[in-house]
Amino acid sequence: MAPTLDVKKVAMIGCGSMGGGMAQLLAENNYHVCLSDPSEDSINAVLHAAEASKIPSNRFSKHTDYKSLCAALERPKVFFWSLPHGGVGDTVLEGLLPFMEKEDMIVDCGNEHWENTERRQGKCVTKGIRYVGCGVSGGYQAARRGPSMCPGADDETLALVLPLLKTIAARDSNGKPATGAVGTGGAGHYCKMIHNGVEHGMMSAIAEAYTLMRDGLAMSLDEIGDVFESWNSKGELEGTFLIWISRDICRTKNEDGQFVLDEVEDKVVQDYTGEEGTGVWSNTEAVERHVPAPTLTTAHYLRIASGDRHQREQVQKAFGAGSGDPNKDHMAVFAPQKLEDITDRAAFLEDLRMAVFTTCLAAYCQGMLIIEKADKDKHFNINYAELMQVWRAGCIIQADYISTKLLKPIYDYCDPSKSSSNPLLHSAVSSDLKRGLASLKKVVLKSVEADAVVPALSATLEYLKVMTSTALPTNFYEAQLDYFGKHMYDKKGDDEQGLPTEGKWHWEWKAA
Ligand SMILES: NC(=O)C1=CN([C@@H]2O[C@H](COP(=O)(O)OP(=O)(O)OC[C@H]3O[C@@H](n4cnc5c(N)ncnc54)[C@H](OP(=O)(O)O)[C@@H]3O)[C@@H](O)[C@H]2O)C=CC1
Ligand SMILES: O=C(CO)[C@H](O)[C@H](O)COP(=O)(O)O
Repeated sequence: MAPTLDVKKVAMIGCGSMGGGMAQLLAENNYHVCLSDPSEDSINAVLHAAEASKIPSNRFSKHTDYKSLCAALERPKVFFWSLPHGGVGDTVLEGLLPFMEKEDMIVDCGNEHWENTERRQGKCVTKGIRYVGCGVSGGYQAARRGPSMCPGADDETLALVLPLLKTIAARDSNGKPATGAVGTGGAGHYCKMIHNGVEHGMMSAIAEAYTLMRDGLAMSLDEIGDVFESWNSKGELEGTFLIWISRDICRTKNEDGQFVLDEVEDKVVQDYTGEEGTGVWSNTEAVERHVPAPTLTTAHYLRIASGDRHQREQVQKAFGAGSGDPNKDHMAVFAPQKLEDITDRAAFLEDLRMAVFTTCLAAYCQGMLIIEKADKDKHFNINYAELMQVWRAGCIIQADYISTKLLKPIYDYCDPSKSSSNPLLHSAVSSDLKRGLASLKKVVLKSVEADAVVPALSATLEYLKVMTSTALPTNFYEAQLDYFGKHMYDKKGDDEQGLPTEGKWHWEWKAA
C-alpha cells in the first residue's frame, strides 16, 4: 500500500504575512499548527487574527525553541516554512536537524532559490528527511484563503504531500485545487521563480496602460477602473488577477476621500534590499540559458531604474529640466503628454487592451520557454499539465483566457521534456499574437510620439519582430565580431537546422 501522510499537527516556521495566513488556513482545515517565529509579536498577531476569524485557539501552540516544537509534533513531523530566502533557511535547517528523524518532512513555502532547495534536498535525503521546495503564490490574502502551490520533490514525497496541499490550495472554477506534482528537485521553486518573472512583465504592461489612459487620454481614475473592470470581464484578458486588482487600485480612497494611488511614489524598491530574489534570478536564468525574454527583462529594468529616484532627479537636472522650450531644446526633459490625434477613444482603448494582452501572452511564452530549457538542462522532469493547473487559481499571474484557451491545450497534449513545445509555434498562440501585433504597434507608435514610458509594451513589439524575422541586422553584428575577433560566421544558406553552432567562415577584413 502506498504510504500516506497521516498527521493532524504541523509546524509553521516563519509567521509573517504568508506564514501567518497559511497557519490560519491550516487551522481552519482542522490541523493543529505549532507556531514558531523569532518574534513573539508575529506569533501573537496570528493568534489575534485567528481569534477574529473564530478559529478555535486550541488549534495553535506557540514554540520558542526547536526542541519543544519537535516534541509537540507527531511522527512524521511536518514543518511548513515561510521564511526569507537564503541563509535563513540554512540556519533553521541546522537548528532543526538534531531533532529530526527519518520520514520527517519540510515544505519550504518561501521564494527560495532553486539551487538552495536542491542543496538542502541533498543534505536531507542522506538522513531520510523529505524536503519539498514549494513555491506559493497569491500574496498574503491568498495565503489566508487558499494560495496556488507549486511543489517540487521526488515522486514519492510529492505523492505524500499533495493531499495536504490540496486541502489548502486555491480552487479553480471547476473546484480543482491549484497544485500538482510539478517536478523533481528544485522544479517547484524554479517554476515559482519564473512565475514571478512573468508577473513582472504583466505588471509593467498594465502599469504602462494605466499611464497611457491617465496622462495620454486624461482619463479619471474612476474611468480607468471601469476600463480595467471591462477588460477583466470578457475577452482575451478575462479572469486576469492583475487586471482585477488594478480596478480596485483605481477605485480605492483613503479616509480623506483621496485616491490612495495618488500618494504612491513612482518607484519599485523591493529589488534593492535583496529580500526578494525571484525577479533577478528569473532574468539571469533567461540569459544564462540563452532564452530571449525581453518582456520580463525590460520590466525588471524599469523597476531597477525607478527604484533610485534620487538618481533620476539628478539626471533630469543634467538633461536640462526646466531649461525652456522642448521644441527648441534638444535636451528637453521627457514628460508625460497627451496622446495626439486620438479621435476615436474607444478604438484606442481597444488597441490598448489588445496590446496589454499581447504583452501578457508574450511574457507567458517567454517564461514557458525558460522553464522548458531549464527542464532539459537540469532534468526537472516537469509535468507541464500540472504546472498549468498550479497557475489556474490563487496566483498572481492567473489569466483565464491565456491559460485555458491557449496554453492548456498545448501542455495537455504535448510533453516538452521529449520534444519542443515552443508555444510560439502553436497556431492558437501565434494567431492571437498576430492579431495583437497591429494594436501593439499602434499603441507603441502613439506612445513614442507622446514620450510615454512603455518599456514592456515596446520590448514585446521588438521581441515579436525579432522572433518572426529572418533578416535581422545581426549579419552586420556578426561581421563586426569577425572583423575584430576572428569569431567566424555562417554564410547565407549554411545549415540552419540544428542548434546554434560556431560559424565556419572568416574574412580577413584587415590584415593584422
Ligand atoms: N508577501 C508575499 O506576497 C509573498 C511572499 N512569498 C515568500 O514567502 C516568504 C515569506 O514572505 P512574507 O511572509 O511576505 O515575509 P515576512 O517578512 O512577513 O515573514 C517572514 C517571517 O520569517 C521570520 N523569520 C526570519 N528569520 C527567521 C528564523 N531564523 N527563524 C524563523 N523565522 C524567521 C520573520 O520573523 P520576524 O518576525 O523576526 O520578522 C518573519 O515572521 C518569503 O520567501 C517570500 O518571498 C511568496 C509569495 C508571496
Ligand atoms: O512571490 C510573490 C508573488 O508571487 C511575492 O509577492 C513577491 O514578494 C513578489 O516579489 P517580486 O515581484 O519582486 O518577485
